[in-house]
Amino acid sequence: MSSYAIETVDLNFKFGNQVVVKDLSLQVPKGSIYGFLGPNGAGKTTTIKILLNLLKSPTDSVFVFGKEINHNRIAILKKVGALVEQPAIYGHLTGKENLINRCILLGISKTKANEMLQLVDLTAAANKKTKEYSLGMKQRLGIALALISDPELLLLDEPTNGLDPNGIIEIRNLMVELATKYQKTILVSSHLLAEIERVATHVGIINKGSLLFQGTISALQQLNKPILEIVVNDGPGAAAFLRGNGFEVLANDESVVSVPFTSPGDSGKINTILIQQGFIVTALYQQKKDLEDLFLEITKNN
Ligand SMILES: Nc1ncnc2c1ncn2[C@@H]1O[C@H](COP(=O)(O)OP(=O)(O)OP(=O)(O)O)[C@@H](O)[C@H]1O
Repeated sequence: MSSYAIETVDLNFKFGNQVVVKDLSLQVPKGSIYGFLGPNGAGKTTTIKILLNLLKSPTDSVFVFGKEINHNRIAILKKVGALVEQPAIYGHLTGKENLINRCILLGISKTKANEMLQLVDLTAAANKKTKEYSLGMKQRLGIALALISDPELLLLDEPTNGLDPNGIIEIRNLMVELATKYQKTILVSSHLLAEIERVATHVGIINKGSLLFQGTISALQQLNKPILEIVVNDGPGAAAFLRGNGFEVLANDESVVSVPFTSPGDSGKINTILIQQGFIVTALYQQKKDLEDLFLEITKNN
């Protein structure tokens, strides 16, 4: 049995001549909240549509729960719930009626509707017409609709898009509850790392159809090493001196030298030897980019 809920092996996809997904090998572990990140137009929605077989993978390179999708569409889709683009909601019906409709369509007991309303915290608004729902309420109803058949895997395409901070927090909390209490695997796409970095266990970063990073959130944080910035009267001279003494220098300009930060002791040592050599050091400070900056850097360099 595969330990991945989703695995793609060198997946490629084109719209006409435009390559939209390029040699993409996603590995989404079972039980994870996998943040599928990338700027607008990176290929996230296209990939999600391929995972749902709404777009057909040109080769047999997409596996969901170990089964290849082109040949096992129905069996796979029974285990998958999705919210892609706008949720399909009837505005003239209430939230509850929308859910009951879906129950009837899927041949599921109507009691599921109340259960889902409770899960996404819409019980109080159950009998309100959905055209009066806020965007956040609509998104939560969309997730309830996706969850009604009790899928093992949930694919959410930018579910926090356009939501206010409260709405974002509600969706985040819901994702954590679904993963921890109900053992769902969730793939959630976003163009903002900050929106999901607190809840995602794993991250895949895509740009122009290619995967630039994949791993745990802590592996991503590991990439984000702190830097010591030294403000000095002669940046190029100090950089050359430090290199000559075996220190790694990451960058320098006329007045600032950047080296990897290792420990406060090492920072003191650098300060001492620079001063002993006659440099005037006016400041030393530790810099750490936040993860969003790292994400932007990873996607910018592609
Ligand atoms: N039906 C289509 N026909 C032709 N090109 C398309 C189609 N759908 C998407 N594209 C193109 O494919 C590329 C990837 O789009 P996609 O929607 O997958 O990106 P995305 O990462 O989901 O971005 P966004 O966050 O803006 O939705 C874009 O250049 C887009 O213009």
